[in-house]
Amino acid sequence: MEARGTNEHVIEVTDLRRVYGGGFEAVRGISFHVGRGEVFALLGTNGAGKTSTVELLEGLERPDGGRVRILGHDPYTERAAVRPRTGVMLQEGGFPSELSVAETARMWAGCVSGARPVAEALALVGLAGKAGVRVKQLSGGERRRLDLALALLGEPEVLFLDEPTTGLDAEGRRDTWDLVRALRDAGTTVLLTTHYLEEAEGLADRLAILHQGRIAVSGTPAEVTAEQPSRISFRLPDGYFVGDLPPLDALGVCDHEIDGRLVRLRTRELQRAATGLLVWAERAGVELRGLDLRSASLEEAFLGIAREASAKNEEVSA
Ligand SMILES: Nc1ncnc2c1ncn2[C@@H]1O[C@H](COP(=O)(O)OP(=O)(O)OP(=O)(O)O)[C@@H](O)[C@H]1O
Repeated sequence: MEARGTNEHVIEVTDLRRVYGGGFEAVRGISFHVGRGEVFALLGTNGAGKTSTVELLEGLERPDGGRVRILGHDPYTERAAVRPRTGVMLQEGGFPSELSVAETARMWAGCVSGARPVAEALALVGLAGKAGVRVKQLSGGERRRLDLALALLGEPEVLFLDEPTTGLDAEGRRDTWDLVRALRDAGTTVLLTTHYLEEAEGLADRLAILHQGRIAVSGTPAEVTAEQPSRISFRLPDGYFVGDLPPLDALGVCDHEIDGRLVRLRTRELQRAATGLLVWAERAGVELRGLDLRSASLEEAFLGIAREASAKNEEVSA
């Protein structure tokens, strides 16, 4: 699939490193780029280095190695050139909670040149009806929406969203996705971090999965999932054993496990494996109860990276 965006790299990250006091290397040389009008998702296990990376992109800290360019500028040393063109939604907003939603937005708008009307920003995130409510009375999900409204006030060309839908209910999450898509369609470049694989799969044009400070895999969601096997599971019909099934390697099955009478198969040829099993069942006159076919997914890629990592850790500690 062709990635969205133009050849212009709005975000360029090259061999980026971040080392915390005590010498802990949280970001260990990562490189990627994001084109104008693209949505790029950073995924990762807990502590993988997502927030540490995003803070460097936002210019909040100076990298310990490598370089970042946002709209062609260094976001740390050329903050004045970059900041007015970017919108940032941090994990913790931390507003004065006694102010109302509209007062908070107005205060924020005062710090932004060419801010869009406050009412418009609140309407974009579905908070128009809460303008007079004090921030401390908002629910967690509503605060998240307010964070997003503030990030949108300056009509940014580049938007950094750190876990934008954490704490939102299913409807709020979908509303946020629609909004991000609309912003992207209007040309905004979006970099987001998320723990929700479904969010990255549905929203991102390209993504990277970080693990222990490095990019373990990156590409379009289709490219990343294409490398993963699909899964089939079913219950063995009564009176049958695994040996009675058609030879699994002839079905393109790469591995399998049996749990009581439940059979789980992994294959890179879902249609061939499913057809082989169904034809066998039809001929034998039996039913494959609980039959479940799952295409390769981002979840599989993510779990694969976590599995590999824990196997390596076990090797090291053995
Ligand atoms: N100020 C700090 N000093 C020392 N270590 C830190 C500091 N901030 C973060 N770390 C460590 O750096 C690593 C990466 O943290 P980071 O917050 O970037 O991960 P993350 O991918 O955003 O994690 P999560 O998904 O849990 O939010 C973690 O091991 C964390 O403990």
